[in-house]
Amino acid sequence: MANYTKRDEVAVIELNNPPVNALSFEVRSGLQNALKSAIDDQDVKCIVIHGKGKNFSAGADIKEFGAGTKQQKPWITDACRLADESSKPVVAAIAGTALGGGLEVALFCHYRIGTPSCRVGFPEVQIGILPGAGGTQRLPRLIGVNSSIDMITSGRHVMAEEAMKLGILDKIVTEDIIEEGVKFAKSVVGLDLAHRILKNRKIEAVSPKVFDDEISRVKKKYKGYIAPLFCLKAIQASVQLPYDASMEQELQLFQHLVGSNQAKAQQYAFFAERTSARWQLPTGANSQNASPLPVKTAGVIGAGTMGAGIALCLITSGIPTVLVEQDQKFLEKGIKTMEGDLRGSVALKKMTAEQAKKAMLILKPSVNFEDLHDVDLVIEAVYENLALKKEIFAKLDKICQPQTILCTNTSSLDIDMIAEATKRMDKVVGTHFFAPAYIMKLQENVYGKNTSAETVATVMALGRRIRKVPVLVGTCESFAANRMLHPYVTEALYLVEEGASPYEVDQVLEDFGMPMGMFRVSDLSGLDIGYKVRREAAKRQGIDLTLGTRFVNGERVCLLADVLVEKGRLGIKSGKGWYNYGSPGKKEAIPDPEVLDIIEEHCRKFGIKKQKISSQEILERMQLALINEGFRILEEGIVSKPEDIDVIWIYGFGWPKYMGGPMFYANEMKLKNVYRKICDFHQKYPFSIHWTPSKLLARLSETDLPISNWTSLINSNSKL
Ligand SMILES: CC/C=C\CC(=O)SCCNC(=O)CCNC(=O)[C@H](O)C(C)(C)COP(=O)(O)OP(=O)(O)OC[C@H]1O[C@@H](n2cnc3c(N)ncnc32)[C@H](O)[C@@H]1OP(=O)(O)O
Repeated sequence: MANYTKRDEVAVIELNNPPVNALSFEVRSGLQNALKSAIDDQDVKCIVIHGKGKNFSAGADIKEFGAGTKQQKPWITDACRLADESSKPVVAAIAGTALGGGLEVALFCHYRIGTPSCRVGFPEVQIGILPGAGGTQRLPRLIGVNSSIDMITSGRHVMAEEAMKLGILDKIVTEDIIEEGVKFAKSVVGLDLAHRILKNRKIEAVSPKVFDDEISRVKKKYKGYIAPLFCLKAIQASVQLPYDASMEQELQLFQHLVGSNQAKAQQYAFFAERTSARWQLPTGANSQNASPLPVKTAGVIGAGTMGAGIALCLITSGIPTVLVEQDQKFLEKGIKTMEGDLRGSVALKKMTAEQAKKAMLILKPSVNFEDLHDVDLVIEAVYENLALKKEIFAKLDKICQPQTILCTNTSSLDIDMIAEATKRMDKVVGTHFFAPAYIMKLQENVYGKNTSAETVATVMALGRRIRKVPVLVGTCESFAANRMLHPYVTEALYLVEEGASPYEVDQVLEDFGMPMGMFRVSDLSGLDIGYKVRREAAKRQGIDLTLGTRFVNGERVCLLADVLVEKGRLGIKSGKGWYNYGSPGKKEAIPDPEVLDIIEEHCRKFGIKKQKISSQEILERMQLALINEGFRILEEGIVSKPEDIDVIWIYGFGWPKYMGGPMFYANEMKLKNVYRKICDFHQKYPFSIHWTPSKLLARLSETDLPISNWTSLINSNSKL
């Protein structure tokens, strides 16, 4: 849909497809017809295109790419060719975002103006495709090859000011975009348009070495992703071929990508993130019927790595924050960490030095709990100790206003037990951040049995505001994210006992696309942490855990990591763990023959026969163990939809988006195959409880329905 109106001699075309004016078939046809009418109308002297509502356009309608649906003609290029050919100036008047096909429409216009808050970009790589409506051909003609490579392969959004500097915008105007568009269009009537038509512009000569270097850079930076490489090929075509031939080349590359498995997975991930934001509680309350409370100010307790990182997320999102530590020395250390992280962001051009300075100005460091008296929300981030957390919550309950929401950054403790220390159990909620909190995007929000819908709505809204991806989960041992890690880690250890080396396991996972193998991650976190957790849990159960323990409650255990800890190999912090790092704190992980000897010795001691384990078996056992746990989490209602699990793995543990997430991966494998393999492993490894097949998986595997149908099936059949 595109509305066509006239203001004096100016034709005003409004892209109208709320909420983001995606360029669906109807919008493309509407735009084509409106342009025809404007060009044919003798009274019209110039044309303005703008978007209804907050955005110019978020680009092509991504839903049209799905399920093999072919985009119906007219394509964006068909609709916009008329602008290229028009003797009347066409102006794109951009408010909000002009992304992907939206920016391509604007690049067919002779002029582009934008509001100070507008953003432009080609985010197609993030959904596994490339700008397929001339973007890779026209942008280099406008801003040069190097800047185009940066924008198109990163998919980043460019703010108005930068867009102006690059030459994408001709003018930054006030927020009254239609008025400004009309005024600007009138001002350019009669000017020569020849040099404004991008397809006619000469493209700078670029040496092939630029592209060779870029291919190496992109392969390293976006390891495993094919779309950025295709973007480079398309941009290279713009340099090497005449316009029409390179447009044809762009189309072919686009069509190859749009049908690829990676595009399917990345587009699934795009919608999964949005589906996951639509939360619901077992009471029926949900994101549609609950409203968040305003969070104008916040507090964080604990200036350690997590607390400092969380405080940084808040202040860089403009939320004045009180950071409380009990000890001045720890507080100062936390602030230094924050300042260092901000310097890093400035160096990486993620923010300006001015923005970093502004953020620190709204931080109030304090050693006095009373300073939390007036904040709207507090996030406690002290170390994992139930008694300590309860003490803090009891104190907060007395100090804070009755409406203040109290959040705990626990990764494992019972939310209800923490809430019991207060008289506001409805306002207590878990907000589990992932280390490093300033970088990792997942925010696992955990509701307790008394947490109100309003409280959930508030922390879900806060998550989006501080640029996290919030997911809502119920309370259970380790919550959803870390609970799924358990079988994954356990299976890795079993594989090592049975014959795979830690380095082979890590290689298989990294080849799959995980940013780091399981053993490198363990070294990074510190092997002593798991050691302590295991001993405390055993103590609670009255179990005497020693390096000789092989079974606990009938379940096989492998304490190889504990053997390393007792030899002083704690991971990166001690310079040695599963890998050798040379010295403490160094990051380069070098396989260590000493570790292989330790493993040999361990296996000899327990009479474990080692065998060759294939890469395929390593991958299947690790992925299927966590997938089975994912189905159990769904079955128990800890999460309400499979998308929640995929979002958790993508943003919490770096599961490659081009593989969609573990539930999507299972869907692609076909559930009947997943179920059969899990049953086989269960038979082969009866002492590993994580191989007991999920009942939900068993039931879903009989239906052969795709992932998009699982949620309604689960909801419609309470027996599942
Ligand atoms: C020949 C091919 C030519 C070109 C290729 C393309 O153009 S591909 C599309 C490239 N564009 C994008 O990837 C942009 C995707 N959208 C966004 O990044 C954000 O939605 C945006 C525009 C920054 C707005 O963000 P905001 O947080 O305000 O809203 P939200 O993301 O929740 O989106 C609101 C609803 O709109 C749906 N949606 C957004 N973009 C598209 C799209 N391009 N196609 C279809 N649907 C889109 C989104 O899913 C939300 O829907 P909902 O049902 O409410 O969850």
